[in-house]
Amino acid sequence: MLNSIETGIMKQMNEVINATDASYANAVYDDTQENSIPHQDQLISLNNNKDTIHLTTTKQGGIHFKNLCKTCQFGHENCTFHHDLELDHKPPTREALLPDMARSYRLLLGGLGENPDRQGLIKTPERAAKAMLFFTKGYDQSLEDVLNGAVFDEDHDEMVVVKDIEMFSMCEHHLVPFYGKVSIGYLPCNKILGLSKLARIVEIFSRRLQVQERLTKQIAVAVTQAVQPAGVAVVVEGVHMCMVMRGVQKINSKTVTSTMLGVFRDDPKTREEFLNLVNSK
Ligand SMILES: Nc1nc2c(ncn2[C@@H]2O[C@H](COP(=O)(O)OP(=O)(O)OP(=O)(O)O)[C@@H](O)[C@H]2O)c(=O)[nH]1
Repeated sequence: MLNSIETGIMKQMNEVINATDASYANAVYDDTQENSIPHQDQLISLNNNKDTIHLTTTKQGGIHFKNLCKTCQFGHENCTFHHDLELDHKPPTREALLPDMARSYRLLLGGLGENPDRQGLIKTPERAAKAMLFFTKGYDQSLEDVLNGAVFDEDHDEMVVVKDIEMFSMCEHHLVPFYGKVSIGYLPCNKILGLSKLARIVEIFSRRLQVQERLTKQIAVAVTQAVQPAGVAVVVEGVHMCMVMRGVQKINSKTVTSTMLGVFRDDPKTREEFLNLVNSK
């Protein structure tokens, strides 16, 4: 028999399981409701059909999922909420986000003093929303999907470098583009990666709201996850429109960031070999 706490949790769980993805973040994140679970701290496992679910009750009386990602409804990566529940991460489809985004762009046009109903602007909110969804399509991609199994066993332990991969991203501070090129090197450990997958990894992480430093590191970590090499090196050279078209307006400035992991960090010679290959014409 379930006790009253477990029954309460079971009820909330059913709401969560039955809710759409867009609403269930709210369903579980409300820990302020007075008629929620009684005040106590405890970890309870319930077997709800096929999913074993771990819940904690909080002192305030609500329930928490560990590390619930508040923005998972927007397709945030690494949502341990979904991971812990062993559910597929299913953000609303990109199309489902369009109406709200288009409405926001329409407001923005009005805020600029424009008439959103004039002929040239009628379709602009929808076009702009679609463009923004494209610029941020990386949120919908996972490393696993992109790799598509193209990891091959190979007795090769020499450096692999793919350089000058074009990159377009969006500055998370100003929502304007930054763009440039990415060079990736890794030292295989009996596994190699399909070459195009390196460029695809760049797409996953650049097609988001970003800062260049994080982008650089995320690419290096993803390559590590994909092939567990002896080391990974990533160099990104970027031009930030927030520094070019506005602000300090330094049109020739370039930002270079790097992440060195494993032997590329530990061994100066390996790092130098990589940098020489990247900088050669
Ligand atoms: N480290 C880092 N900074 C970035 C990146 N993209 C933009 N920025 C910086 O984010 C900072 C935001 O600074 P704020 O002072 O809050 O914003 P702001 O008034 O628009 O700054 P200015 O660009 O100096 O006019 C600026 O210095 C930008 O150059 C990035 O990828 N990495």
